[in-house]
Amino acid sequence: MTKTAVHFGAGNIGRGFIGLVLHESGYDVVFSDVNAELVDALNTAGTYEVHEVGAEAKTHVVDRYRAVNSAANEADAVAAVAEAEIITCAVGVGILKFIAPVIAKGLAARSADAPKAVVMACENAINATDQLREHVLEADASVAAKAVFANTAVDRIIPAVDAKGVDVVVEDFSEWAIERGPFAGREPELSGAHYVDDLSPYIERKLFTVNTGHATAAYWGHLEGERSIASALANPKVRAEVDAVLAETSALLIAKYGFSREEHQAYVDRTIQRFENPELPDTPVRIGRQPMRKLGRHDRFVQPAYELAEREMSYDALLRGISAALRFREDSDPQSQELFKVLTGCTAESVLDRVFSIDQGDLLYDELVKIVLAAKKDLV
Ligand SMILES: NC(=O)c1ccc[n+]([C@@H]2O[C@H](COP(=O)([O-])OP(=O)(O)OC[C@H]3O[C@@H](n4cnc5c(N)ncnc54)[C@H](O)[C@@H]3O)[C@@H](O)[C@H]2O)c1
Ligand SMILES: O=P(O)(O)OC[C@@H](O)[C@@H](O)[C@H](O)[C@H](O)CO
Repeated sequence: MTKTAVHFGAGNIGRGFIGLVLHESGYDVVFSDVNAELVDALNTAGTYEVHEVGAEAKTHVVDRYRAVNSAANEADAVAAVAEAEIITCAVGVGILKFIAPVIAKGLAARSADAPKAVVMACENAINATDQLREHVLEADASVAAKAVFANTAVDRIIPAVDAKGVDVVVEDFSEWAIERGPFAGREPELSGAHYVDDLSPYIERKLFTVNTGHATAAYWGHLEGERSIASALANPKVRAEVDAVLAETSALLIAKYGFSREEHQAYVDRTIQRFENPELPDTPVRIGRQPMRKLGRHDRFVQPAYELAEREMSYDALLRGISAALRFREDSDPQSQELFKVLTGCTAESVLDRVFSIDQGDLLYDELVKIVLAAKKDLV
């Protein structure tokens, strides 16, 4: 019998990882996106290729998919959700609220005796599926019993590729960890994904190593004029900042989760090797994208700095990373423009509220005010 999955967001990770895993696990995939050109290109192509680069390089061909435009034809996406066994997304955490009503309508349209659908958000954020679930239930609380919602941690570096093409270039490494609990023993078999009892160590290790290290390389690399992440890592000044930031997050993760030093160091070393992959055409502009999201209270800089401060451990390199992020000026990135406007047009107190969501009296407040004032001075 045909198994189907709907994946929202046919972008880099959607095509290069989640769509590929679903395809290789025997699902017919419906990609739902709002980019009409991409939807048309996917439907016209009928197949696309995922090119892995690195030591284990190989090419995968994905077929048995179709794409729908959920902006122009929402009903197509709703109908696909109503029939699907699995619903995933990789749209960006800020977009979850926009796809949630479509998912809610699709779940509402499922027949009462259909097995529960599995819903999993694959975004770079802690417990993104919980956020999606809240938005879905805000749209229609009655669908709660029609789906199993499971948090996940996804890891595969996938640079942006030629906007006109549908093929993707990906690194040969990948990890998809999914929390087991919500499935009550009925987790679907997904080749290339693994189930874990407690997702927190996996998502935090990933976010505060891969994404904190990546963002540090991007923001310092961008200031140094580096055009690729691999060249940023080869720049001694950038490399020193990446090493320093990862020493801090490593200390936190080891203290918090009890990873052995050797095991964690191996994870860090492999992460650096992944950043250094010369065949991966990745840039500080992609990695630094949406700096205001990345400076959020629970994201890759402030959350670990906050937890280190609570433990009275060092977080100086994280603060330096924050100051580099505040100086990320990139014409192609609307959030970088907005950040500039906020920094130049608002008081430091207002920046703390609008960018970091940190109130007066909170840990880090005074230090962040100083960093913001210094950035304001530099930018005017
Ligand atoms: N690229 C990576 O290396 C990588 C790795 C792990 C996780 N992620 C995470 O995956 C998510 C997507 O990242 P990406 O690199 O694939 O970005 P991307 O920009 O390539 O893809 C996002 C896609 O979502 C689509 N989209 C936007 N609004 C939508 C809507 N309302 N409905 C349906 N589709 C919509 C966009 O048109 C785009 O095609 C982010 O949360 C990112 O942090 C990315
Ligand atoms: O996707 P973002 O914007 O949260 O972060 C940029 C990169 O660090 C990220 O996409 C990584 O490539 C990815 O998280 C690796 O698994």
